[in-house]
Formats: sequence, structure tokens, C-alpha cells
Amino acid sequence: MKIGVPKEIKNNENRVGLIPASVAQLVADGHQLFVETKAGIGVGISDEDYIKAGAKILDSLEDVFEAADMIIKVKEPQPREIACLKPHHLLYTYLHLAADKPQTEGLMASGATCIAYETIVLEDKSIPLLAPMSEVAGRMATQMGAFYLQENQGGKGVLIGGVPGTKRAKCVIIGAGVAGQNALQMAVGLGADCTIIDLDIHKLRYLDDIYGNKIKTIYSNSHNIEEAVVNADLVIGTVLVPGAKAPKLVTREHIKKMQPGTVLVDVAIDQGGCFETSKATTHTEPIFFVDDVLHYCVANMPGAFARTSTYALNNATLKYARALAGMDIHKACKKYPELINGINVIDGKLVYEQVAKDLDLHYTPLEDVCK
Ligand SMILES: NC(=O)C1=CN([C@@H]2O[C@H](COP(=O)(O)OP(=O)(O)OC[C@H]3O[C@@H](n4cnc5c(N)ncnc54)[C@H](O)[C@@H]3O)[C@@H](O)[C@H]2O)C=CC1
Ligand SMILES: CC(=O)C(=O)O
Ligand SMILES: [Mg+2]
Repeated sequence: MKIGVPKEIKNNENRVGLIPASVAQLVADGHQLFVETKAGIGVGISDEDYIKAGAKILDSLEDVFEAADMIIKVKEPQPREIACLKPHHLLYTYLHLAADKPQTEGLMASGATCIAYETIVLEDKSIPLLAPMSEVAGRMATQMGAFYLQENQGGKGVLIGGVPGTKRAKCVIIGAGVAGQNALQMAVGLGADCTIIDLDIHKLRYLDDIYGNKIKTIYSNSHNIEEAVVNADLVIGTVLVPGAKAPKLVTREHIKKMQPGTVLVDVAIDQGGCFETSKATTHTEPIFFVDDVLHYCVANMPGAFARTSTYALNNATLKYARALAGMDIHKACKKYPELINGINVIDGKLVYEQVAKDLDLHYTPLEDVCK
């Protein structure tokens, strides 16, 4: 297989789809690797490092798409990349289609086979290619929240852990999955007054076992959410319904009741966000205010910690990359049945039902395409 790795072009996206160790493994498996010049510059990987690993360096992303049959990336393809996709391409990257109709239509029009990292779900419901980035984004969410609580950043001026004789910052985390648990770990470490909310009682039980009375665990319903968030200093949203648009759990009405300078971090923004007032932002302009409440809604948070994130992502993606490159997609899906759910678009058809529902687009069952 001819495999291409373009340089990421999303705003401040410094990660790269493959590290040299992964390139060397795929070359050893018998594949040809094409890497765009400077693709690894954001993580300190040079063209020479890729050449040593066995890749050929190409001048532009157009050249990479032209040379390769399989494209390995990090973020959803941007319009310039979608324009290069052809029916023979197998695209393997994050897609987050449920909140992105133009991208979905672009991928359908391309005829390419598009596999989304974030919809590969194991039998136990864990999401192996999302987990490492949710770990990064969760930990970072608390860090960003603590930073933006500074008065000179627009926050209300509450130090997250307080000092003796004062109140600690009230930190409410909605969603106790991978991102939520990592946000909680950092918030507890910094000494915040922590509440975590989820629908999944097993997760709340698990966290109660670990942290005991250092945290409060609350079952998710609109009454409990309102009670927790209106007096919070920092609210971190990390809910996920796999493949679907995120539910809007914090409403405009809740936000009106919050104190000026309250900080909201919507990690779930790549699935549309779980606060009614959220809209995706970039690392260049990460925040905005609604009713004096600060919103941080960066859709590619791990891009800011590209070295940690690139290596963590490769640890998870390489296994399936090897399978997809080494055998046809049917065989790869037989070996790893979780890959079936990863296929979102194939042969111009949208084969992921929840995305079709959220975007009001025609859904074709995968079986109808792969007869
Ligand atoms: N902005 C960014 O850069 C990044 C965003 N993410 C996003 O973060 C989100 C969370 O990812 P993970 O933690 O890996 O997912 P996860 O599946 O591990 O956790 C999601 C949690 O949300 C809970 N949940 C679902 N509906 C709920 C409701 N109504 N009320 C309360 N809890 C509810 C689930 O029970 C689950 O515990 C995803 O949308 C993911 O794409 C992940 C990495 C980076
Ligand atoms: C998961 C995701 O959207 C990211 O890592 O940017
Ligand atoms: Mg994202």
C-alpha cells in the first residue's frame, strides 16, 4: 500500500499522523510511505528523521494525496484536503461528522472510504483511538480553566485551590468518561472543590471509590445540572454520545444565572458542544463571552501539546493502520470488528446512521454498499 502523511493545516494543529517509529514499522510491513515536507516540524521531527525511517519526502499535500492510496492524518480534512480526495483513497483520521455537514457532503462527493478514529468502539464501549486525546484534553481543560479564572484573562479572579482561610474554586465536570476523569484528576490535584456529573452510575461509583469525600458525584438530570453549574467558578463539559451531536446540558438560562467571569470549557465542542452557547474556537482566538461568562471551546485542544499528543495518538492508531494497509478492508474488519463502526463514508454513501440523523442526510446501511 502507498501511504501518505500530509502536514496538518487546521489552525495551530501541530500534531502529525505518523511518527518515524510508526513509519519504520509500516515500511517493514512492506508499504511505501510518503510524508509531506515539514509534516513533523511541530513536534520536533525532521524530514531527515522520516527519511531514516524509510519515507520519501514530498513537497506539498497535493503531492502526498496524488502519490498515496491511504492517507493517515490527525484532524478532519480541511477543504483543500477534501478537494484532493479521490475514490481510491482510504482516509484514516478524526472526522467528527455529526456537527459538520459541509465536511460530510465533501467526503461523500469525493467517493473515498473514510474511517473516523472516534467511532471505532470496542465491545466494552471504550473508544481506543479517542481515549489518548481525551486524556490530553481532559487534563488540559482544568489547566485552561485555572488560567482563564485569572482576572486579567477575563475570569472572576478565583485561584483554583484557594489559600488557607478562603474558598476553593468550585469546579463542576459534566461527563465522567475519559476526558472527565482526567479533568477531575487535575482539579483534585490543584485543590479545587470538585463535583462530577454523569448518567452512568458505575462511573460515579468508581470515582467515589477512588476519591472518597474529596469529590461530590451527582447523577445527571437537568435539575441537578442547574443546581451545580449556576454557582460554579469553572464548568468543564466532556459528555459524549458516540457518533452523535452532544446534548445541550447547560442552557442559556443557566448561563444568565452565573456570575460574571465564570469559566466554561467545552471539550465536547467537536461533537457540537454541550453548552447551548458554545461555538467552536481556535487556539489563535480560544475564548469568547456570553453574558460575561467566559467560554473556551477549542476543537483541537491536544494540538497545543503536540509532542505528548502525537506519541499518545500513534500508540493507539498504529495497530489498525497496519491492518488497514496490510489487507483489504473486509479482512481488516473481520480481524478487528470494531473497525466496521469506524467507517463513516464509503463509495459516496453515508453509512453512519447517527450522523445521517443529526445532519438530515440520507443513510445507507453499510451492508448495502459492501455486498
Ligand atoms: N476539544 C477537543 O480537542 C477534544 C475533544 N474531545 C471530545 O471530548 C468528548 C468526551 O470524550 P471521552 O471522554 O473520550 O468520552 P467517553 O465516552 O469516555 O465519556 C463520555 C461520558 O459522557 C457521559 N454522558 C453521556 N450523556 C450524558 C449526559 N446526558 N449527562 C452526563 N453525562 C453524559 C457518558 O456516560 C460518558 O461517561 C468527546 O466529544 C470527544 O470527541 C476529545 C479529545 C479532544
Ligand atoms: C479528538 C480530537 O478531536 C482531537 O484530538 O483534536
Ligand atoms: Mg477535536
